[in-house]
Amino acid sequence: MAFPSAVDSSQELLNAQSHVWNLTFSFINSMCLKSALQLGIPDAIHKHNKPITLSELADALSITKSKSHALFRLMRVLVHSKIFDKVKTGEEEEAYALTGTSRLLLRDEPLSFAHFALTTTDRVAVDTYHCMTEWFRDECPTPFETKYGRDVWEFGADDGKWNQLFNKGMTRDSELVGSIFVRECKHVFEGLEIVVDVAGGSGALAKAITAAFPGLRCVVLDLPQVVDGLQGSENVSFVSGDMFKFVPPADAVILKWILHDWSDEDCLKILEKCKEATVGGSGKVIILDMVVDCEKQEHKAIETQLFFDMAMMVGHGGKERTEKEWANLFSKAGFQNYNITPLLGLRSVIEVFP
Ligand SMILES: C[S@@+](CC[C@H](N)C(=O)[O-])C[C@H]1O[C@@H](n2cnc3c(N)ncnc32)[C@H](O)[C@@H]1O
Ligand SMILES: O=c1cc(-c2ccc(O)cc2)oc2c(O)c(O)ccc12
Repeated sequence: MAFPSAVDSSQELLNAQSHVWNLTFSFINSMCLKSALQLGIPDAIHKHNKPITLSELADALSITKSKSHALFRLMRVLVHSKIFDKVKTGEEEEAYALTGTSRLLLRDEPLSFAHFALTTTDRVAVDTYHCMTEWFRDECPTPFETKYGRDVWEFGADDGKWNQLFNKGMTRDSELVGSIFVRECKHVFEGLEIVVDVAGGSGALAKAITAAFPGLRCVVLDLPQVVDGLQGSENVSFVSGDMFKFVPPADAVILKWILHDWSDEDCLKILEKCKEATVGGSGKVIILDMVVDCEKQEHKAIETQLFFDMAMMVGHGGKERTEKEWANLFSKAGFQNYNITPLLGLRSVIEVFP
């Protein structure tokens, strides 16, 4: 049998085959992670207070006895992907321990990442990636619409379970980012009395900001299915509405994980409303989003950015932007200046000035 000309040795053929196998199976990593979270494995290990053996883990999870061996195989993949550690106990028996990654996946920890991971691996989202090819050939704006016939926000208004899951994932992310934002970026809030968190979800970021700066008031604007029925406080109030139509007046407007959900055209409309809201256009806009840089960053970070960019394309018709793309957007929206402060990993705080 003749090999393709690009593959000229058995070793190269094996490497290429292994690479293709791993790529085609890489969804297994995310499905194993999802199953671990749904079974409650990180919490069970944490609750055990010391490394846990396979049989102790099987008991703690109340799984069907005959499936203990399957649990061993699931744990083997998760250890390989460094979600858990395998350690030797005194009796030569092996046991599983948490790693830095799985500590981030404990459900009830204040900065848990578990809900976010459950959102991104949920069937509602995963099924939309299956529609990419169909979408390339149809006239729908996003694969999400190819799959469900409406956009993700309309879908959320109809499907309470997805709406709750998505909002919970976002809330947990905002708690994590919010705690770092208020600690590392105090200068951003200097001189501000009232800020609007546009499309601010259930108010987690607003709560972090007002707790750190008690003199500040924060208005959270979001869709009715997100904010209706939420209880405000002395410093945080909720407004239900459409950011394309009206943004309440403020000294500054915050957009966390909003603009990456939208096309340049829609971003310009949102930025225009934000500009009008900031005391007649003299206040600033504070954006928390990624600044893509595929040249300076390392391979793993680039992969994260590319995955997020795909998620934005598939779920929303949005995109992750380079500094040049951000600068273009700000200039088109009539802003004069901007300042980027790296915040957490790949995300930055971008202050945009009129
Ligand atoms: C990706 S989430 C980010 C939520 C929040 N900023 C955070 O980072 O946790 C996007 C938010 O935009 C809201 N949203 C979408 N379209 C909107 C609109 N037209 N007006 C106001 N909010 C909107 C959604 O309900 C959702 O809460
Ligand atoms: O990580 C995500 C994923 C989504 C997403 C992907 C695919 C879908 O069909 C729906 C939603 O949306 C996100 C999002 O809006 C965001 O601001 C951050 C992260 C993600």
